Amino acid sequence: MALVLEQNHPSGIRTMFKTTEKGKKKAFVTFLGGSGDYVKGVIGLAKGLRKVNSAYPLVVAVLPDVPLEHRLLMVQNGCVLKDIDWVQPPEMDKTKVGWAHEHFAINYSKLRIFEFEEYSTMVYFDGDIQVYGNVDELFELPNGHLYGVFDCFCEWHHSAQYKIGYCQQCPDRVKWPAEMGPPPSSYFNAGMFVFEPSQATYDDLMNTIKITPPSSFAEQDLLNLYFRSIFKPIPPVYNLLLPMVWTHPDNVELDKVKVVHFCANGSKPWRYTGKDEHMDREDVKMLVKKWWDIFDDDLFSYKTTPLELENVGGNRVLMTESNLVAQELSEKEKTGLRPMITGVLKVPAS
Ligand SMILES: O=c1ccn([C@@H]2O[C@H](COP(=O)(O)OP(=O)(O)O[C@H]3O[C@H](CO)[C@H](O)[C@H](O)[C@H]3O)[C@@H](O)[C@H]2O)c(=O)[nH]1
Ligand SMILES: O[C@H]1[C@H](O)[C@@H](O)[C@H](O)[C@@H](O)[C@H]1O
Ligand SMILES: [Mn+2]
Repeated sequence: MALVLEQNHPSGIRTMFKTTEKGKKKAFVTFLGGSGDYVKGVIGLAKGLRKVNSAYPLVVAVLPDVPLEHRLLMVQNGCVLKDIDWVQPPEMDKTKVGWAHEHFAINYSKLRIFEFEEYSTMVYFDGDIQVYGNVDELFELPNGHLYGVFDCFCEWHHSAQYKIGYCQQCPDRVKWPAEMGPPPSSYFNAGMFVFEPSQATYDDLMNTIKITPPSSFAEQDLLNLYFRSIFKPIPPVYNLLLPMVWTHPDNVELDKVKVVHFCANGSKPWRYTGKDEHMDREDVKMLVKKWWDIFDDDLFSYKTTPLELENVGGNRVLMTESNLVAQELSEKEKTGLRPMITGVLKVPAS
């Protein structure tokens, strides 16, 4: 197993080891890009998984523009970082379509997680997701499928579904008119899904991007199209889309929910002001407060020193004392020099 230190990468910490071996490990995985505040979501999620005693680590697929400070914070909270490069979004004619949200263009890079072949099964969570119950059972689902939760169309303002009031969450409310062709096929929300990483699948996804016209929901549309034949729905408790509490209250069992997805406008807990539409609801306030309780609780922070970054081929790769590394890095940052990890040790696993 090669230990590779790419010291010249602009982000400072770069891929520290590479492996081409197919593995048997299992892990949660999330995705982070930019220097903004989504890192708070990732740290909240890491703490949440620890709070519910999950047996599996949280891998974070990080884009090159994630700053060093954020990388250290994630490592200090027990995350396993894996560097990824951008996936170029397809050319979109914005005069005709346009992304549902501008930032959806970067979400094509999320597809890199399919390359993490050292894991046999992964559970993907957006950074704006929190777990309120243990979901380790998702790793035991039979192989050969991609699992996810049905999306809700009630706030897809751009769509044909929205215009006629059709939603797969309550297909009997408005029947799909025959003159509009076959009804839309089942569609999962790509903020959460269970999958089997595979380089071949990733390569094929990249080829599919080239021949598929881009659409509003970016890689979420692509994933739905690509996996339509092996997609299997799982119960909504594994990805409660926040708008569901007002669009389909009858389909929501708040006391049973294990995973909450803060995807509604104004609902990201770390940006929440309560002023946006629906945000003054008591159920929303309760879920946001629960997120903060987890985020603020030191008990769920990772305490191990030195920091364990990854288990690689029977060796543990460790950094020296987290404080030392942090101080040393910030000194180097001040001088404008790109920091290197000077304290990477390779020691036999105990
Ligand atoms: O600046 C950003 C923006 C996004 N993200 C990451 O990308 C994820 C997806 O972004 P949002 O959570 O804001 O997106 P939504 O939940 O509104 O969107 C849904 O549709 C998207 C279509 O691109 C994706 O499929 C996404 O996973 C799915 O939940 C974030 O959670 C976060 O993990 C960042 O790291 N930095
Ligand atoms: O806010 C989210 C989101 O942006 C998703 O991409 C969409 O599929 C959901 O229905 C919506 O609630
Ligand atoms: Mn999200």
